[in-house]
Amino acid sequence: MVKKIDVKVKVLKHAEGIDLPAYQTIHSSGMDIRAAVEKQVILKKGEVKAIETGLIFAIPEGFEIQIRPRSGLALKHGITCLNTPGTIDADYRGEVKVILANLGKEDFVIERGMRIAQAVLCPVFQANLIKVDDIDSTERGSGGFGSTGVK
Ligand SMILES: O=c1ccn([C@H]2C[C@H](O)[C@@H](COP(=O)(O)OP(=O)(O)OP(=O)(O)O)O2)c(=O)[nH]1
Ligand SMILES: [Mg+2]
Repeated sequence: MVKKIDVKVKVLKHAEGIDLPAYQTIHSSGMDIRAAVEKQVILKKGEVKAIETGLIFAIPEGFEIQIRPRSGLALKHGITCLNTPGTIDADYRGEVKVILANLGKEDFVIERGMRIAQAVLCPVFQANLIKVDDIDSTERGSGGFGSTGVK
């Protein structure tokens, strides 16, 4: 059973008539979110644009929403969220925008109401930093960035 958490959403005027974000299957992680552009917007190849969603969320404390790309758009058209996963903070009360980048070979047309990304509700833990003089040693140590090899 998927646990449901109430999230309030306000729909701005320019998004009226566009479907609310929705889970496409019963166990989907993300709700697909739609572009609230006027008619259509062209995202030229190599271009980055913040696309309006017309949505303001009031996310409960202790949660965030991550804005993630859709794999179909990425694979077929090279369309991704530049800052993936985008972070929507629980205390943000502005319009959610999706920062789309066109890494494909062609210009891409974003139509009004198109499902451009997905929003995933996630729990948040904040770190309580404890400053120390000595840090414990581990097997990995300072190895990183490919230190374990490929195969
Ligand atoms: O893809 C995104 C990412 C962020 N935001 C909004 C919600 C988020 O709560 C706020 C700040 O995002 P972030 O912390 O990623 O940006 P920043 O550059 O650190 O801005 P700030 O100084 O306002 O935190 O911007 C979006 O609408 N879409
Ligand atoms: Mg920030």
